[in-house]
Amino acid sequence: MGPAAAGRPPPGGARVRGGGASAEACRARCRELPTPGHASPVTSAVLESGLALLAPPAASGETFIPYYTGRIIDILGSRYDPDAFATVISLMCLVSFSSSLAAGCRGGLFMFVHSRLNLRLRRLLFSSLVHQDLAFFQQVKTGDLTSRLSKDTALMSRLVPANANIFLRSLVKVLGLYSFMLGLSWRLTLLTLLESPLTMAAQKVYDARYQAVLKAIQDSLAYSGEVAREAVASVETVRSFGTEEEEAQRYKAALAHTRHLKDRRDLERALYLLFRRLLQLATQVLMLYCGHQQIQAGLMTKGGLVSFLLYQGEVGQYVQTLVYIYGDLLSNVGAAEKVFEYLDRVPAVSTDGTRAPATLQGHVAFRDVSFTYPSRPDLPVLQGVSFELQPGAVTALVGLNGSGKSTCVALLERFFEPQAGEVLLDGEPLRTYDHRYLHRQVALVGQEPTLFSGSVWENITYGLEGCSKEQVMAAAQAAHAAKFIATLDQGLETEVGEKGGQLSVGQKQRIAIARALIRQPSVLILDEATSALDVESEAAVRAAVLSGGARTVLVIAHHMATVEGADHIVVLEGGAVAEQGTHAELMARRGPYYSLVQRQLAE
Ligand SMILES: Nc1ncnc2c1ncn2[C@@H]1O[C@H](COP(=O)(O)OP(=O)(O)OP(=O)(O)O)[C@@H](O)[C@H]1O
Repeated sequence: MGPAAAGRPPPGGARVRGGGASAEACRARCRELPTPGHASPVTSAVLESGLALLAPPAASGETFIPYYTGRIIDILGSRYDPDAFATVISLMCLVSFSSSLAAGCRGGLFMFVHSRLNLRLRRLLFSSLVHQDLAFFQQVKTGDLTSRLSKDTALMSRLVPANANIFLRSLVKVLGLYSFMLGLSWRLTLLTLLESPLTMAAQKVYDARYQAVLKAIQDSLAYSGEVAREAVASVETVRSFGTEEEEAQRYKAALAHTRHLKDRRDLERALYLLFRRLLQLATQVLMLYCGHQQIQAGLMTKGGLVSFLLYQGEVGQYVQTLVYIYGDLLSNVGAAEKVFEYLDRVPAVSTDGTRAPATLQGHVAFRDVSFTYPSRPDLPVLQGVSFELQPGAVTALVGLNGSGKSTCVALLERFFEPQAGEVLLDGEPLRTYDHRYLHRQVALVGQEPTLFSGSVWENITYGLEGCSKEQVMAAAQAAHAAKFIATLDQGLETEVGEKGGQLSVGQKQRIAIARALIRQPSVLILDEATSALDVESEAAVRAAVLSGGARTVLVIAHHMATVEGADHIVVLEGGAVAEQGTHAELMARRGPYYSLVQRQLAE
């Protein structure tokens, strides 16, 4: 029975990657909550229409306030009419109340839409990222990716609803304010229009500069994040080379660069705002002068001028806002572009195969495979490589450092696609197999096994559900890990720490081997997987794992004892197959393999 089929819950209750009671509580809460961002189209439509419907009443109500203010001044300035005064005050209160209510609801809805959009974007982006091919991760820095995932998605999700919200509100306001102003004095209204082109020109210049500096700040933040992450992740190397001070200086320099850019951004903003204020002031002075003349000529009341000035102050703000939204769109377009680029990126290695046969023999064939890494296209790593892995047999891949052994493994794991030739599994190209099926059938234990924070149990059953304790223990036994697991405080429940940092390298390797074995793969790849094991453990793992049975095994090892015992040996030299055969055949041939063995014996 396969692990997935076993329905027994694991002992010790639910397990958490990340460890600890708080992580457990967090996971429990996550299970209870609906998956973020799964708003139905109907819900989204209702939310968006709510935003659209609430914007006009909220904004248009506010446009009446200056009008009523002017009316009150006129009433107070002429013969006092208590009825007219009470009517105007009541109307003003009614309009204020309803517009505040609509504005409050609109603001609340906006926050709601914003947070949903943010979660949805992050979920989609992360999903797109984890499906990318390995070449992508080798070319793009981690800091860059995490910055896109946190800052840029936040920017984007703010951008869309915020702009829709502000744009609608500003548009309604501008139209409402201008119609009141035209009603009060068309001459003064024409005068106010002089201000807008100048403001727009200044805004255009400012926006272009702002966009450039914002992009530089984003890059600079991503870089400083990368510097910190790199130093923390490689703290052992930093410590052993005594380069703490250099790392601290590197981070300081990165922060200083960001601060310099932010200072520039703030200074330019201050200058721009100063220019705008001066322009507003000049227009207001002109307006007062012309208004005074209109009152003298009897074309306007005093209250009318006050209303007009209030309108003019407001309309300027809203025209600015409309222009600003355009600028904001432009300035955030860089962030959005990157997010969309990652969202739309189609992985170079496709995962849309469908083949998932009920039984698999585990016959692997490399047919004339040539390959270069995308990051170094000028350096051919494999050239016309052909060899086979027979079902149930152990094949050893040997060669000097850099001869291409791990690259063959990477191709068999479909981390990359060869530029020429094919890798076949049971006679069919690897790309035609279903992604999950393939990785269940072809299991890899790499040179530097990566564990996740969480318990030993979680690490062994990684990616599987419903494994029984017997299965986990059997895998641990075969990987010669059961003994040391039993000595841990909480056995299988023991937390291994971030990247398995609380375990020794040999222990990590054994857990990684157990993780591969529990899948009962048809093809097992061990790439220097036992390099850190002591003699006793290695012999035990070799006996359990390399005995093969029904399983095809590909092993890469510098230890000749492991290689000698293999059924077939393939020798790689400079990315090509130099020779292949059994240990005895190759030794008798006295070729490259013989030299390798002699060299090792001499060491
Ligand atoms: N991600 C990569 N990007 C670019 N070049 C790479 C990458 N990985 C490996 N190479 C290059 O490909 C060549 C073969 O490397 P590979 O790791 O396959 O050798 P190997 O035989 O497994 O070596 P070792 O015994 O040291 O593990 C080397 O020249 C190496 O520099």
